[in-house]
Amino acid sequence: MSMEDYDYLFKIVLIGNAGVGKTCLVRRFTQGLFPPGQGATIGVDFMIKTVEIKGEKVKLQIWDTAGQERFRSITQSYYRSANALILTYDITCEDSFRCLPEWLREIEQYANNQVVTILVGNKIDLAEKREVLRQRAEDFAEAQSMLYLETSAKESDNVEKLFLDLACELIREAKQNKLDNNDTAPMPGEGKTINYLSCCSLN
Ligand SMILES: Nc1nc2c(ncn2[C@@H]2O[C@H](COP(=O)(O)OP(=O)(O)OP(=O)(O)O)[C@@H](O)[C@H]2O)c(=O)[nH]1
Repeated sequence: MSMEDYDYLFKIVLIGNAGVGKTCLVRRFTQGLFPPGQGATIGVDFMIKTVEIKGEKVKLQIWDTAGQERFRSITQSYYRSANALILTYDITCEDSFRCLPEWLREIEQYANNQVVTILVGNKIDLAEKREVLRQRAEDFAEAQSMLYLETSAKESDNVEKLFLDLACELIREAKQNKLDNNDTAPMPGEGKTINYLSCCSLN
């Protein structure tokens, strides 16, 4: 991979119960489509999209994990190197919301402690079937120091915003991290490519 390909490289991992729409969110963002009859993810899927933010190229590696319990031991191994986690639930499915504390325990146990986590309530196009009030989810996210966003992969609501906001936040943190660790900053001429994770794990 050439150093000139991008200014930043971030790894984003989607987690959450089976059927909440993780794969559809990734497909919508990376391919601009809502796949009909999306089957359950087996293990882990991987996609890449490069976006430009304020003139800087940001390469996003997006890992879509299977929500089904039987894949948990495979998916756990992807948490460690994630820069960001998208913890997804389905606003029409109370159960998927009730499982969030369980997912937070997984994050606590397996993710890097600098990971940025965003809580996403998906399927807002199904407003009439809503089971989880927005305020309740917002309060939960705030109590856990998570960002919160509601999306519809189907209608393409907030999907772009989700990934771009996350990328902005990761850039902000990477820059802060560089400022805080002057001695690990790249030498002039080394370019400004930052593998955020390797920055963190050196500290
Ligand atoms: N109405 C509506 N349906 C959605 C939306 N996103 C996903 N779905 C549907 O929800 C079902 C599950 O979507 P997936 O993307 O496969 O869910 P997943 O979280 O990846 O599931 P696993 O791979 O089993 O973990 C599919 O039937 C989708 O068509 C949405 O925004 N609105």
